[in-house]
Amino acid sequence: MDVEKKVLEMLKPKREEYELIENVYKKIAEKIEEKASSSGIQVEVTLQGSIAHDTWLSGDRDLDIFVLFPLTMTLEELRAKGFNILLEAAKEIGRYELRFAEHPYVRVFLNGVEADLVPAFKVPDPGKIVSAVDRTPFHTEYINKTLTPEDKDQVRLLKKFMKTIGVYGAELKTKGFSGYAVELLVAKYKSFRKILEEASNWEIPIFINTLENVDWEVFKKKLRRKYPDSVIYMPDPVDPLRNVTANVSLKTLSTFILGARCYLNSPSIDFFNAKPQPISIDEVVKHSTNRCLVVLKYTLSDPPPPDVLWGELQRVETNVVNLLNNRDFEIMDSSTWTNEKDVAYIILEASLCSIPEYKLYIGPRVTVRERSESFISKHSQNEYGPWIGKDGRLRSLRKRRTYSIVDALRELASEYNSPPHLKPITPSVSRLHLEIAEEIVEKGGYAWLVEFVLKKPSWMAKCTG
Ligand SMILES: Nc1ccn([C@@H]2O[C@H](COP(=O)(O)OP(=O)(O)OP(=O)(O)O)[C@@H](O)[C@H]2O)c(=O)n1
Ligand SMILES: [Mg+2]
Repeated sequence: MDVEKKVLEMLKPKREEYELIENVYKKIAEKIEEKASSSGIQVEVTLQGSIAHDTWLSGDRDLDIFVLFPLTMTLEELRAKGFNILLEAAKEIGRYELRFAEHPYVRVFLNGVEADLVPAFKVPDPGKIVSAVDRTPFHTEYINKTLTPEDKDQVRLLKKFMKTIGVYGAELKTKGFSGYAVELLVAKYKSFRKILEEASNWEIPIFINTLENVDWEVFKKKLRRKYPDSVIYMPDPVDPLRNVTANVSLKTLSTFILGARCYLNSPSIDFFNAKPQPISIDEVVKHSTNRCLVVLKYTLSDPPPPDVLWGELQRVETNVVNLLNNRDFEIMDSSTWTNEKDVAYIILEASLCSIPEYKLYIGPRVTVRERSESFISKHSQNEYGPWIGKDGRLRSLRKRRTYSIVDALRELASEYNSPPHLKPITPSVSRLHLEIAEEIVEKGGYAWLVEFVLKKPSWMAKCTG
């Protein structure tokens, strides 16, 4: 408990931070209102997300500003005219970027604060939403009526814990828990401790009832039908058929479950404080001697939005692993990382970087007449055989076209099925070596590389003692 008290002191935003945020918000809101009224459109500027819920962490400087437009506009008008108002405001506020997820928005920077300006519709109830962002004001209303100030501190603890073990964030990069998912867990179980106790006993898939007055067994079936691949189900109280944790992956959920058990066994500040593992890049590379670590590097010229990019990379990673498996390389682990700007990497670990030059084919017994004849003719051009083994089966040895994994990857490059944004560029392929490791570090991928090579997240040390 002491640990949590201490941590909470660090996590609660200071008064100056509240003031800074408040000031920035006011300036931005005024500018947007000015631009809207001069184009004759009635808008409501609202603060949403963790700032509005008061569940943000000290040091975070992200404002979610949702600008609500009347339903008399069409979605096209919202995304053109509405968006344009925000853009015009942003231009007069400071540095800005155009962003989009499934919906366009503007990110603007002012006094060290980052604010997302999101155009949305003002809808009377969550059943009438036009796009997903219209749901957000209802989340804010729900959280503020449900969580007490003490609950909100528990949210901060859980968010920070999840960030440290790498399971916070619903984006494809993490496939973890969104801020709203954390808030709903606290709404249900009240304390950080209780949530970890629950999680340490979760089975997969796990269903968490966040609803009142439903026949839960029936409802579970509905959720499962709508989200057949989810590993954790938590209906959104403002829109019950939506699974808030739909994007949580099996790896992320497993990490959370084990992390919860480890923390309960030996609570420590290390679970709230992501420390880079103390290892030099030279040593990391030394760990790769006598192992087969291979890096594929993509140079990006015009990267798409992060979620699109990560999705594409993860798909390529899966394809690459499958293609290598089909070629008899045993892939023990693989991972993807990108700085979302100019470079992306896929790293693989195979049990062997070179497989035998000759592949053994085992055929039928000679008594199975037709199949043995076809085996003989199919393998007649092989370097060795056919011969008959002690088991009475036909055998043959054929020379492989490639037996080094690097050659195989170069040869297969055209078959990775690289999606649009990676397509024009074939990756460069090499075994992990100092220069490429240094480059990955320089691009910001140190933690990713170290974890992949050492194969043990830093918090795991607390589990094994
Ligand atoms: N996968 C997501 C992402 C966002 N939202 C909505 O968008 C708001 C803001 O999203 P975001 O900034 O990602 O989360 P926060 O709750 O603000 O948490 P954080 O402290 O990490 O910013 C959330 O409250 C939620 O209503 C959502 O419903 N589902
Ligand atoms: Mg936010």
